[in-house]
Amino acid sequence: MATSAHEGGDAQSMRPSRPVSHTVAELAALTGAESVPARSGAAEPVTGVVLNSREVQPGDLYAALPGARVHGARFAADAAAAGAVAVLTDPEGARLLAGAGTDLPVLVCADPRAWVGPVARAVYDSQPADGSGQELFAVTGTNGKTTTTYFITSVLRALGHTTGLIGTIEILAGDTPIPSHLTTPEAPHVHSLLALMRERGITATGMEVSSHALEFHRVDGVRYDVAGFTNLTQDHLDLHGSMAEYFEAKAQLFTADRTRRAVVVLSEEDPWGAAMAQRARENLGTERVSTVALRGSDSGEDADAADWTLRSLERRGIGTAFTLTHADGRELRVHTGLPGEFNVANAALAVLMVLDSGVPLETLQRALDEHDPLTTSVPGRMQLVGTAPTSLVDFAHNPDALVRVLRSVRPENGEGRVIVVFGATGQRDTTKRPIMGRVAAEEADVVIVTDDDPHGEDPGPIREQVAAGAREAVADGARATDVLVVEPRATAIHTAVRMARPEDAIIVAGRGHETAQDVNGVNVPLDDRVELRNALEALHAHTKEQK
Ligand SMILES: CC(=O)N[C@H]1[C@@H](OP(=O)(O)OP(=O)(O)OC[C@H]2O[C@@H](n3ccc(=O)[nH]c3=O)[C@H](O)[C@@H]2O)O[C@H](CO)[C@@H](O)[C@@H]1O[C@H](C)C(=O)N[C@@H](C)C(=O)N[C@H](CCC(=O)O)C(=O)O
Ligand SMILES: Nc1ncnc2c1ncn2[C@@H]1O[C@H](COP(=O)(O)OP(=O)(O)OP(=O)(O)O)[C@@H](O)[C@H]1O
Repeated sequence: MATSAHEGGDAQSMRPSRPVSHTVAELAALTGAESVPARSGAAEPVTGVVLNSREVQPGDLYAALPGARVHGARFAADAAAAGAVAVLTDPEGARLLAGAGTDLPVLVCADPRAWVGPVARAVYDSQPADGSGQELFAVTGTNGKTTTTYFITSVLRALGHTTGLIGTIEILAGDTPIPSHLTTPEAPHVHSLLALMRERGITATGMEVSSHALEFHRVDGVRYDVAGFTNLTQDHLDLHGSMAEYFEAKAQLFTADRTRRAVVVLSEEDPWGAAMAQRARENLGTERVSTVALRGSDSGEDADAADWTLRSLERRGIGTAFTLTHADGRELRVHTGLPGEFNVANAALAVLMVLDSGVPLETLQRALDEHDPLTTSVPGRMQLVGTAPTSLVDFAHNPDALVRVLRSVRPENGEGRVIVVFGATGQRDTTKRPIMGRVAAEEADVVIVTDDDPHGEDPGPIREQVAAGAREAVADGARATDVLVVEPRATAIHTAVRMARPEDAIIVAGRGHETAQDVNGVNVPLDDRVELRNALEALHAHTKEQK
């Protein structure tokens, strides 16, 4: 999965045309900055906020933050040269700046990263106190954030809203999509985008909130109308260390200063959902939290305890129709056009989040009926590229997602094999590699291990760690009998297609919508959908020739 570092190229397109200016002195008072050792400029108006010196425009405040690689204060001179009017930093940054000869006012806080959001909120007036901003929906969880935000915006559009979107695939804040480099942008971008959206008449926005975003204060100063939780399974342990800490990072979204209400998915397979619902109730009050139970929806503890349960699931086309039933007898009929049982969970969460924002149930039902089915495609998420063999590209890049995707593509009649092509990213959670190999061998018939984004790591050992997990599972009697290691990725995709019979299903997992592989910081063009389509066309041309 490529999450290329932001280079500031799109920053301009995220800014509103009319920021509200605050003076440096006002922002110093807001942050409670320990000192403003300004040699000049305390009365200067601040019209923008940036975290990266390369994005500075005249009138900006540059937040010089300590980083993993370097302290941002090292770039303060560049920021000043580009027209920054003030610097926000920590004591270490202030020390570095003292010797650097910049004469900008410096706001010094113990934890400046935590102030970037509130300062950006003030400067851009991203959520006016009079409530004239858009309705805001946040989705967090290991898997399903992107899909759920697409579902949410579909429902909102069906209700007549002009919608915005902030997430992994793209940012929609008007007619032209803005490329997305992070699941959740940095705080200055989040606030400038919210202001831009308001300026452009967007009335409701769905937004993904990653655990990185919560840990790195990217959504500080934002208040959501409804926050939703999809699930918590293994990923990102390189950042969080343990599942308990990963949970705590996500739980930060479910506090009264961040959201008015919450909707939480409960599943027998994911104990973190019940824990999150409990945490949300403690923080927001029971009446502001709704839950929906997935598995065991007709029986079992979760279902009994949940507000909403799923009933009457029925395959319709490649999607699913189902009914959401409340303990008090209310019902909502939903039809999602996306395949996979997990997309029922995502669609249910989306619909309930919109309901809980205050839309009358009858109005919502009418909108769902008039726009049936709800969302038929999300780029790179269970995206159907060809049939016979059924060929899909998906973004599953952690063990739980891989299991669910492989289960959902298994042909119902039991005929046909499942062939999976996937790899693991370099320089990210290494513990998930053999687990992904194992689950792939348990759920698929043919496992083809290849490269994902190696980033700066040698791809050979990554492939071997994934393959080792798969081979171990095969030795334990897993479903798969073949574990192939094939590189480069395009060749692996062509190999899968050549091996497939018409009744088989091929799933190319892990990179979804992405169009380039990050190899040592270089973007190498590669689109799984294009490769898969090309391979299928070659196969079909060959089959025709032989007839
Ligand atoms: C691991 C991580 O999240 N790192 C974040 C961190 O970077 P860092 O500490 O390494 O920063 P650094 O390179 O040492 O630089 C220090 C400071 O100097 C600044 N700088 C640096 C160079 C320069 O020329 N000018 C300049 O001003 C930087 O903006 C930074 O503020 O602080 C930076 C801003 O302060 C973030 O942009 C950066 O996110 C990077 C880009 C990233 O790729 N993060 C990924 C892992 C991420 O956040 N992913 C999540 C989850 C996705 C998922 O769910 O799968 C996401 O939301 O996308
Ligand atoms: N509710 C779910 N439960 C488990 N797996 C899911 C769920 N929804 C989607 N997936 C799987 O996870 C993959 C990623 O889905 P999606 O992009 O919606 O999630 P995400 O949380 O936004 O991921 P990321 O943060 O990595 O972008 C999908 O391609 C699918 O394989």
